Amino acid sequence: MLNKNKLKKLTIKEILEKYPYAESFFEEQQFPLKDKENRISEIFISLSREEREDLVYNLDELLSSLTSYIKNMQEFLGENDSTVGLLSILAGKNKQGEKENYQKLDIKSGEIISIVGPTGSGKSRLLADIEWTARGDTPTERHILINDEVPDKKWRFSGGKKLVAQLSQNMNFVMDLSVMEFLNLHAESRLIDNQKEVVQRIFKEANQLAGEQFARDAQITSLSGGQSRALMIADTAILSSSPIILIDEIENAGINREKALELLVGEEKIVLMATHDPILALMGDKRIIINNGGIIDIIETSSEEKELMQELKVLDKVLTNLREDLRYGNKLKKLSHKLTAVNI
Ligand SMILES: Nc1ncnc2c1ncn2[C@@H]1O[C@H](COP(=O)(O)OP(=O)(O)OP(=O)(O)O)[C@@H](O)[C@H]1O
Repeated sequence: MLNKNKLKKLTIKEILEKYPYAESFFEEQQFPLKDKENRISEIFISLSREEREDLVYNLDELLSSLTSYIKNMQEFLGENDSTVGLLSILAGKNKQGEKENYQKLDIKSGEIISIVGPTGSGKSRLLADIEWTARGDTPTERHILINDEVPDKKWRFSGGKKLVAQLSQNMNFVMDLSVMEFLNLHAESRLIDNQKEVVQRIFKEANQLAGEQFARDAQITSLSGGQSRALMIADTAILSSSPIILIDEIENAGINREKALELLVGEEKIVLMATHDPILALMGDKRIIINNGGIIDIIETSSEEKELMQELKVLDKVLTNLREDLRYGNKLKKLSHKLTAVNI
């Protein structure tokens, strides 16, 4: 969390690199940015009496005022969300009211966590606890911490800016827009500087994820299920301000699932994924096992399991090829041929 003590330690150059809009603050305050390699306090001390008289604030007030200014700008731009470096889940109770079998689970940004468990075991409940930043006030009595602190209640009530972005199985567009119009509209609402490049990048990444390519001027309502999902994943990874992405059953989406996860994690987001698919489950760094409403185990994916994942990918490719053969009316051959011919 940004505070004035952190700002105190930064040079002007570092502040402007991190928060470019701070330049207007300094201008408004008529604070002379003499040597950008210096810290605010160093410049303050070096000011002449006349220069000091022009300033409204003393050093401490100046730092506080700059901190609020940056926080407001971050809020406005939806930027501070990206500062979630650590998400922690503190143990609650299962459906019988028994304490869960762990104390605290820390998830760092860039990590993928899969959630597995039978139907009705409480996977959605866990995700809902995270989304609600639970404080012991949900049926599980779990607590959620962000950066090891009790999170601000703003996460619960801010409309457009959410802690968790959800990617669910059924994704239908209802707006009558072309792909580019949709992306530009979203980018504009996020007030980013390099809109053109960002929009191009999302379009390119989405096409790489989609099984079948789509054009810039394609109407979003006419995209296939897989293409819509590819577009939403690329858009969420690159444009969403939510630091945590929750994926519900990505398996049947007809997209390149591995690339999709890489893209999401590459943006330093925390990815939580409820899945029944062993390949996806093993793509996670850890998997949470849920039963009877409680977390019963947290398993780190071992190197042996990562090797197994490679074998599973071979099987997956075989099935994908069989599906392709079926679609194009080819006769299906015995599997032993396919297994030896496969190249992943
Ligand atoms: N620890 C708990 N204490 C009390 N109720 C719980 C607990 N965990 C889950 N529940 C409740 O159990 C029900 C089923 O949980 P949930 O919908 O999260 O299961 P799920 O694993 O997502 O199921 P599915 O795979 O079918 O989507 C919900 O009503 C949920 O609120």
